[in-house]
Amino acid sequence: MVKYLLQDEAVNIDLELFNQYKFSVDQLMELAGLSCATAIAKCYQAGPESGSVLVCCGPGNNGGDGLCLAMDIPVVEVAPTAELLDSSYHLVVDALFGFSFKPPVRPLFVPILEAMQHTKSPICSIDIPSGWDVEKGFPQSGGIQPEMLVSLTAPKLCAQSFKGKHHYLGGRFVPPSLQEKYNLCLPAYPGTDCCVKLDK
Ligand SMILES: NC(=O)C1=CN([C@@H]2O[C@H](COP(=O)(O)OP(=O)(O)OC[C@H]3O[C@@H](n4cnc5c(N)ncnc54)[C@H](O)[C@@H]3O)[C@@H](O)[C@H]2O)[C@H](O)CC1
Ligand SMILES: [K+]
Repeated sequence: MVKYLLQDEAVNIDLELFNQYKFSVDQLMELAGLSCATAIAKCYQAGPESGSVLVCCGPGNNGGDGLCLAMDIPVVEVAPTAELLDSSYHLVVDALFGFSFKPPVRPLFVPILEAMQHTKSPICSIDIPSGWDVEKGFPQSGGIQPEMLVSLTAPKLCAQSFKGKHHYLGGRFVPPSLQEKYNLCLPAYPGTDCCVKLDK
């Protein structure tokens, strides 16, 4: 069975990828972003008729994964309300916070998280549903409920409380020796795919 990582393990694996295996941050981010875009395209129709996608990017590398998806894509300067998300976006990509998030959410990010909490548009979270504790999962005070989660490298403990429709694993860049060291038990990626659907 695939292993669910503690916050410290996720941080340490990340450090080893950089220090031991000499990946650069932009290499990993581009690969992570490609995995996320590919998984999203498998689950949600792309094309002008299907509506717009809003990618919400935070201040860390999780936000960087979101920015990888931007190719001449307009930037929205003001955080949208839940009503605007409902009316203008058929999918919201949550790239606000990843495995370094420590609750509680700082005030600057409360409005966008509240909008995401109340929108009827589906949300796809990258690596961690933003605002969730990386290990404990859904916050007692309420939080977003993504329809899709793309875990990167290996799922984190909070993914055990994910109740959405689609759970994918992406980031096919973990060397076998690192997988063994942390007993990751990752599923096989099909063929040359950069993401794999995880069982419920
Ligand atoms: N090895 C991998 O698996 C890779 C993962 N990637 C992605 O990177 C993130 C982890 O990135 P990191 O920069 O360490 O952390 P975050 O994105 O979570 O952002 C930290 C950022 O957020 C601020 N912050 C923390 N807590 C709060 C709070 N309560 N309120 C407001 N702001 C907060 C903090 O100050 C920092 O500025 C991982 O999840 C993957 O998505 C890489 O892309 C590739 C390799
Ligand atoms: K996220």
